[in-house]
Amino acid sequence: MKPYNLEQFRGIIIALYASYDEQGEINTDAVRRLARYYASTGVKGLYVGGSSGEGMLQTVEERTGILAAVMEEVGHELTIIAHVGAAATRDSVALAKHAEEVGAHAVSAVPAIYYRLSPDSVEGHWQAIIDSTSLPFIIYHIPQTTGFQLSKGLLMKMASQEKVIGVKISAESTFELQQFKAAGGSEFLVFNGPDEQYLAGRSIGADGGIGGTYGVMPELFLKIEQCYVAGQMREAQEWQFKVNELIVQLLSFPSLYGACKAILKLRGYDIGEPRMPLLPCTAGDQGRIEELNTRIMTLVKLAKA
Ligand SMILES: CC(=O)N[C@@H]([C@@H](O)[C@H](O)[C@H](O)CO)[C@@H](O)CC(=O)C(=O)O
Repeated sequence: MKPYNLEQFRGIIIALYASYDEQGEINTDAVRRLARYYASTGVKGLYVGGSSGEGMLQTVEERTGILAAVMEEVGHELTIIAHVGAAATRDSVALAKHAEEVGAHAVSAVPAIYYRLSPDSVEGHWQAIIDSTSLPFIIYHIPQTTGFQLSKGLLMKMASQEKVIGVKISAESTFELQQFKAAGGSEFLVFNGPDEQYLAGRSIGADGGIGGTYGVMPELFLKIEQCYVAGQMREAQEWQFKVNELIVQLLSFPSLYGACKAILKLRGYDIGEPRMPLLPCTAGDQGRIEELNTRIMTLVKLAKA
């Protein structure tokens, strides 16, 4: 039996966007404001420094600064998972140790990036992170960006350790998700990654989801979850379809994160622009951003009615 409270990880976990100031430097005040807003929505937690958090575009020092700000602001209210993935194992270990120091609830990591790594190498990387703290560990499987295809064999080997409590699967195959859930066993958590498939992921075994687009519409994912738990599958499906139309729109901008940041800015959360090479929205996109924000807010009202 895993010696952790797994309940605290089940549900909607927002992959937190990075917050920058006008010069492109980390803006911890904006980090705090955004985290505070999310704490008021009823979500379960935050995933800090992942893809949406642009962790791979930041220094170790910047990443620790963001996590510390999140922990101080909402660490006692929300479950905080610190993504510590990096190109170098020693950086991931430093980030994991810091996450434990500031009281994060778990650490998570992609395979080390850039080099084409063997399964043994990825295992060694993850093991070094796991051994460096007493925190639970969540594997982050996102083969479309890392190029590493996690096998069921390696997953099972990792899952057999007490500290390895789950996998966040951003691959688009819900079959793979179900297979990982079956391989990991009942005590092993599986987090749905593709927001477009939140309901499909839940239906086939996911314990919850970690997603980037949740950040501009947490209420709508909470609605899908609420309908799913109540057994109202038709309604849950209708909400997922509405959300998917919004995601298609979000994906039509120069970058997804640029679009999400532009939307949050309209709502009074100025978290800057994504870091290069990720593209920001342009002045020419503003009209469509405003329209999309209005559509989201209309649906949020409906979901809450
Ligand atoms: C490839 C990718 O970035 N996937 C996202 C999704 O939230 C994704 O943005 C969404 O499904 C829209 O396609 C998440 O799985 C990743 C994530 O939440 C994170 O680490 O920030």
